[in-house]
Amino acid sequence: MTQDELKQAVAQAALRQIPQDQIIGVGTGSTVNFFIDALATIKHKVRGAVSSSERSTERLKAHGIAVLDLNDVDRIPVYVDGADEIDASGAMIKGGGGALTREKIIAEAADRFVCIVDASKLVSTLGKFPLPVEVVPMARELVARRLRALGGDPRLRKDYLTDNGNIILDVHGLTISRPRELETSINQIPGVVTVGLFAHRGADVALVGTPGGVQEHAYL
Ligand SMILES: O=C[C@H](O)[C@H](O)[C@H](O)COP(=O)(O)O
Repeated sequence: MTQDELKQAVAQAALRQIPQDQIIGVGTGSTVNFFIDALATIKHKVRGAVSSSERSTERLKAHGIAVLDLNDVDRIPVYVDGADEIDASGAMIKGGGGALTREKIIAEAADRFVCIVDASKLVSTLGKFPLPVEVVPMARELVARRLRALGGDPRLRKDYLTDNGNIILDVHGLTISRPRELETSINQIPGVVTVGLFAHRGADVALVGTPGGVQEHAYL
């Protein structure tokens, strides 16, 4: 199976996690694109979606799925999103596609985080994938210095601004043995909008695409 076929399989499997007549949280990325296409086949069963990026919003609307403002929504029973890496506790690195801030907001608002990944995203220790950090532009060098002090090698994502008008520093060279602690430390740096470590609010369940079928991993 190709990687795209594995992504498609988990996207399809995620439909079983979608409750009837509710608002669904929708992430961003190539795996989520397959999920949005799958969601379109049951769109009459959902009330609409809260979206984590302009790209996902566009795709949802193209399928005729209503996109709501988070401020107008009381409850999101399920948030479906991909990840760049996920460890055995359900902690993740996210933001390879730059949507980390809105993703973290919706993940926090949702009752349940369903992570959809192919098996290449499973890791024992997070950090091989460069950790994205969204930063207010004027704080770039200050934040970069603090990230170096934490042992990382931050590199500016070239020619890129987030949907919120900020820059991203991709931090290479980290071995993240304590994801919660590192998430807290990076959050403390003035100028950091969001760190792409999702450890305090990790996944509740991961659907993992493998050549042998979709595996379900539940986390405490
Ligand atoms: O900003 C992007 C998101 O965090 C994605 O969930 C992550 O990058 C994984 O994307 P993909 O499904 O394309 O591998």
